[in-house]
Amino acid sequence: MTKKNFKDEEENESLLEAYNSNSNINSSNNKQSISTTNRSDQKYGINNANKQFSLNNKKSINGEDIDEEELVQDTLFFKFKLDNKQRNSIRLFVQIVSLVILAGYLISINALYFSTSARSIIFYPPINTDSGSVSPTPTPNHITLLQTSTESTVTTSSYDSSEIEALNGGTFNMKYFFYFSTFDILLLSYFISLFWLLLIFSDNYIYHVVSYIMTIVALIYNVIKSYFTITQILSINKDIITTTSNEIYMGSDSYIPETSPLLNSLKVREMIIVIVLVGIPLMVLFLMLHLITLQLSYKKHKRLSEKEKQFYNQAAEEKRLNKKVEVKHSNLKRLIQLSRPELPIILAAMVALVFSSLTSLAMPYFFGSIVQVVATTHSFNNLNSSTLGLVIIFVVGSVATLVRSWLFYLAGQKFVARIRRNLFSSIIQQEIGYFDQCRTGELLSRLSSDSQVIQNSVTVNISMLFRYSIQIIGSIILLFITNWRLTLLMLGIVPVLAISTVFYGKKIKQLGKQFQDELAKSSTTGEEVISNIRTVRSFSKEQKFIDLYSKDINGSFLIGKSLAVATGVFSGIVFLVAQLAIVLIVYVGARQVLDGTLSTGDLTSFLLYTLSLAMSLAFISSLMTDFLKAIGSSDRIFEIFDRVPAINVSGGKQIPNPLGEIELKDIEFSYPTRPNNNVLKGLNLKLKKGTITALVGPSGGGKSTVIAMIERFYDPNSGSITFDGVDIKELDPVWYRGIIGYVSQEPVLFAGSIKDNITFGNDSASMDEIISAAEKANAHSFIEEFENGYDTIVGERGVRLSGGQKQRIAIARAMIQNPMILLLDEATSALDAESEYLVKQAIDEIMKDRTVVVIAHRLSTVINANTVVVINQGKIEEMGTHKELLNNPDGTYHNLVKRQLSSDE
Ligand SMILES: Nc1ncnc2c1ncn2[C@@H]1O[C@H](COP(=O)(O)OP(=O)(O)OP(=O)(O)O)[C@@H](O)[C@H]1O
Repeated sequence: MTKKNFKDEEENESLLEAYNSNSNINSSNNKQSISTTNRSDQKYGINNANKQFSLNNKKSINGEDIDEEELVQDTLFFKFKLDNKQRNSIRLFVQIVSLVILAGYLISINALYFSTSARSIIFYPPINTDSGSVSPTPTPNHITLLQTSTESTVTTSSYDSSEIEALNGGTFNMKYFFYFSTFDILLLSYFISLFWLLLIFSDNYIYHVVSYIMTIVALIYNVIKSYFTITQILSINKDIITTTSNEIYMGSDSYIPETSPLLNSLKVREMIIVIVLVGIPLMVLFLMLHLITLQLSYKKHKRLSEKEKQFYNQAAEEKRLNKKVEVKHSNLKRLIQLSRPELPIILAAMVALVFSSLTSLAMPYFFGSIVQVVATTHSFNNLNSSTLGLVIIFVVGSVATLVRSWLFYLAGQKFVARIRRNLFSSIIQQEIGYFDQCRTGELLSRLSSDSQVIQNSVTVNISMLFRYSIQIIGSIILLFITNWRLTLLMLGIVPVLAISTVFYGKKIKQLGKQFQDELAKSSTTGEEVISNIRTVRSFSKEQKFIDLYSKDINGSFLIGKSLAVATGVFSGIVFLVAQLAIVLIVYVGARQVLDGTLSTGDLTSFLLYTLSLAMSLAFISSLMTDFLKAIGSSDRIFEIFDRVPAINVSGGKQIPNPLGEIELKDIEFSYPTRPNNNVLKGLNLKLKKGTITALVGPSGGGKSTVIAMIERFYDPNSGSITFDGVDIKELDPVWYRGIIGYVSQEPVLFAGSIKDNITFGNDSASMDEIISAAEKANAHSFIEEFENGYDTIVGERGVRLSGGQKQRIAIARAMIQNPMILLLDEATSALDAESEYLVKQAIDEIMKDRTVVVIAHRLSTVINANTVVVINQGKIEEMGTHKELLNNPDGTYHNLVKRQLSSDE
């Protein structure tokens, strides 16, 4: 798993390298080519999700399969050079040895601590209850945590043994604690293990530095503590005089009570020394070992930041070219930033959450007191007041829970609605080339399921995280207060939990992302089939697509299966550990009750707190998988958020009184999806104001591509397109497209009414204008015949209308826009004679007094054109009037016309 993690990051690194070498190569070409073909790659160095694209670049740059990663070498100690494989082997070695050290440290500390009576030296020594004495005699050094006071200790002879135990457990003496208690060393070992886990399993430089510093701090603490502990214990050893039958302590340290095991047992003193010393060599060893990984991670960090710097320089260049550049933050931070508008609601919900959590924490206490009443005092008054307390707690808790759930849910709904809006707006603003690469279903899946996953994580899961965190911290504190020994025993299991969480968390994250990807694939198939159901039906391909969809679903099912196993194992381990902890507690606690050192009520409270702690830990661990899933989803969503459209949808110059002349100069162009296939090869074309230019030529020659270039659906690889002498890249696309009308070969209508579809070209058009446009497009009379007239719903993509009707509505839609320039792709689909005639008339009407470019399929259109342009294989082969071109019997045009005439016959 760790290896995989390294591999991912290594890949990222190599992608960044690939990107940079790509830009270096391209920079020797012209700048434009960099900005158009490589813009989308730029973020790939820091964005994991788009590796594929960048990898392709890497190959195409080098022209051969060179793995650049291998070429990056680090020097490590004495200029010993390392390549990637060597680095990985060293890391693996360090990881394994570190794990052994970590395990050794935890096992030895726990074993030493719990197997000796040194563990009883914590806050203050236990009292020898057998002798009936309640020493120690209070000294000025005593700090009382519970209600212990001089008076109370004097009267404790009437306490039962469990109460005396509780009192002693709560007494704290600073000097005694610092010199002799090894409890802090035990806690330090747990604390430092968490940082070591970070060091072992992560390759992140910051984590390395933080963990390294924390280990040094821990080491310094341990060394100082050892020094004091050893000198103090040696002085005790010196002051103990062994007589023939006894040991007598002659020291004057008033803070060590006579009953302390320190004075009674040499073995205890030795064990304390061993416990405080054991961690020091291990920490030193760990630090030395991790000098290597620290150095490696630093070098990697440096390499990456240098490349990032190059990336930002490139980004600055982009900015100068008027491109928006966004810097990607870490996903979690961004998610939190995105939920900022909901902060007031979330904060209010948090307040309710604190209340509801506190009431949950109070419940075991009240249950415990009820059990204690039943077991000891048998007082109805006490029972009533405890029960009343419980009822009040329940009521307050329920109200707080209600408010908490409502507010978190509300915040979640608001958040997801905004994410969807933003995501949709990011998608829709991408350039047309982006949609050539993406499948609709995949984008839709990001809009629906990915944003849903994020909603849960940012609201419901965060709420749960806080709730369970409060419960865990509160339970641990209350457990310590109730019985610290049992609590320590239980907490020994925590590191095991932490390790299992780290291991499985990563696996689940990977699987979660793969699962979403596969699911998106099947939605894509589903969407495609359903939207093209007519074609599927006419070819009777239902079964084929059912099989295809089943295959896709099977892909996600297989990953879902692994996910189920991983989640199951993960939850199972957490559950097992938690349950074992409970069994252990019940056993040890029950023994203490039988010994008379713990009251029944306290055991009940303790068990309930343990149960609450175990449940909270289990829930929190399952939350982690949800968070990891959300990070997978947010990867995909931010990928879109961060994508800078190659062509902006708005912003730029407007020309006050445009003439309407367009010129294409030396246009070279290839589609982004097929960069090696040059579709336009040095094309030059001038469209004069008020003229009709007919584009003709063999299929696939590049006619529609010319129209797409004029619309600025794509930018050329080289050359320029000017409008009234201004490069169209400098023009405001909204303004520019506003003066262009476009009627495509197969016009697509939207699912609203006829009126909605016509006004699509001009939102503010009046009813008179709509009717006038429809009349000119020869559409008015058939619209009038519909029962609902202009309010007739046309169905999805205009499915309820005939081909000729759709075309005429599309012409009306363009007409109402009153465009200065008209781009027209004549329909090739055969219409009946009547429709054909009506559509033709509409087209003739719309072409009047405009600059028109028409992809002509009918001879009549060509004959009327001022210029006929023959485009073949991306080049202009012939240009002139119909007559001129016809006079060249060897020309492509002559042959085209001949062929059309013969087919008409
Ligand atoms: N979105 C696209 N992505 C990749 N290649 C494309 C795309 N659209 C067109 N092409 C390719 O570009 C070339 C020119 O296509 P274009 O549609 O411009 O030809 P055309 O002359 O309009 O053909 P037709 O008369 O058949 O419509 C063809 O080889 C085609 O395969």
